[in-house]
Amino acid sequence: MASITADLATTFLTLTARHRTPLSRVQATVLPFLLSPATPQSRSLRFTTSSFHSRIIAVDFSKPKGCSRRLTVAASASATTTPQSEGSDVSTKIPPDNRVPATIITGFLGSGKGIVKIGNELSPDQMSSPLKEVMEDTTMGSLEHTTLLNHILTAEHGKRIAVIENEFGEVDIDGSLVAAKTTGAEDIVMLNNGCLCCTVRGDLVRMISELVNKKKGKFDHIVIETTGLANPAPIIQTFYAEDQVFNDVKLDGVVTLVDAKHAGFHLDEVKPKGVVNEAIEQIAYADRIIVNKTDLVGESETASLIQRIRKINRMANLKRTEFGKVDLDYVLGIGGFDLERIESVVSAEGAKEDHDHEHNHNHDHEHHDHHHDDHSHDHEHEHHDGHHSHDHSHDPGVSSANIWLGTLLLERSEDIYRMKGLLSVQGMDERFVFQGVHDIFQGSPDRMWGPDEPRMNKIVFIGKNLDAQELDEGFKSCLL
Ligand SMILES: Nc1nc2c(ncn2[C@@H]2O[C@H](COP(=O)(O)OP(=O)(O)OP(=O)(O)O)[C@@H](O)[C@H]2O)c(=O)[nH]1
Repeated sequence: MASITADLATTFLTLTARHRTPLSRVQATVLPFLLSPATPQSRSLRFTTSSFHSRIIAVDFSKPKGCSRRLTVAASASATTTPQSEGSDVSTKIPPDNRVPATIITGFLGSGKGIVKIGNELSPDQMSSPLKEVMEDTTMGSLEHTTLLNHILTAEHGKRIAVIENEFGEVDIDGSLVAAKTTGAEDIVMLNNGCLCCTVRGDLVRMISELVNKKKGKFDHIVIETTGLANPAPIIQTFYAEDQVFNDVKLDGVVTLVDAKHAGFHLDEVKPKGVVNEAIEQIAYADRIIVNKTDLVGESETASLIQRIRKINRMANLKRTEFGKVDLDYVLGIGGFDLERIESVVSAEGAKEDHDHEHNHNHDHEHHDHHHDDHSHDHEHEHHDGHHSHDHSHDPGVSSANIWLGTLLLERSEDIYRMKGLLSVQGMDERFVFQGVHDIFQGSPDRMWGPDEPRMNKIVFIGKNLDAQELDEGFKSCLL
């Protein structure tokens, strides 16, 4: 961990380095990177909160309001690099990333992630009872009535997919074998002696390393299906905290299925002190949300569920489905953790529901309601279109932005579930993009600002107990 800390400590600072920085140094970081010593809490991969007021805050920093105070916080950095002066030139680029992409599919129990039920390969007497039960529960053998994972495995997308499926012990694995055989998936591996987010994280690391070492070149994508009760955070963090994984595999995105019929009940559930509500967590971490099983509910029920989901996560794209039928592009290759695609997320267009279907008019309405709601009621969500140009002299300097972000994550990483941002850093010709998951931070310059492109600063936060105004003020305090 100590060596990671050193790397961490340099990440934002190395923006100013002119040489090409190795991938592992540029892209993996666990905050805090500036202030030491780190509190145990800030390093914790898990968190336990009783009062859950999850919400999104989108803060657009494009219009500084006369704030030019320079932060003079002394950084007792554990950094190994020499701190750079504000406004120095930067030419570092994100190195090409050839790691295998991995997608986490999550969603509460029974949301339709992936019991494998493909064709009639097994006769009922060959099935174990749990599998039989599920088969009986649906339309036997029908490819039409399937699940997201089956859909991914059987659709024509030309990708060779390795699947890691996490089920609790007693669940039958025959179904997976059927899927592997039927679909030609390179590998389906079961992790069935615990939950990925807690007891079998080590297994996940080993499994991924084994896949990569033994089967390199034989698959193009890894899909990880979590148990229905998994908290995605520790699984996400595995991709950054474990060198073995990080060097070969990049997290592509988190896809969350939401059961249109039962989700409301799970979202309402009040958990005992210190226990998280997994249904909320799964939505909060998502890059893509699939509201599944819409055949079981009416339009108004779906609409109000979507409104609710939007209060938890406005950043993710959202689609409604029956039996997990979505375009594969929607779930694979989405770049949810890809720095080069951050802009599409932080732009106002980033979080939207697919409108290309029959209920178009209603969706539009919901979306706008959501905006108004946020503005008029709780003032927690500040969202602007973010395309205003502004005076460059108000861009953050690299050191002050570093200090602000470092301090913010040091103090608030437990509450910041995800964040994505685009910064116009003083003296930097490239846009600086970053994303974070709790105390994991990943940032880098990407393409150059266009000659006529308005430079802007914009950060989207998802978390709990976040105050948009406080964040806004914090950021402005580090503007030059
Ligand atoms: N009516 C209906 N049933 C669905 C839909 N999608 C999935 N199902 C059924 O819902 C049941 C649960 O689906 P699963 O794929 O097992 O759900 P899961 O998310 O993997 O559940 P866990 O393994 O418990 O986490 C199965 O019987 C599916 O066939 C849908 O859109 N509509």
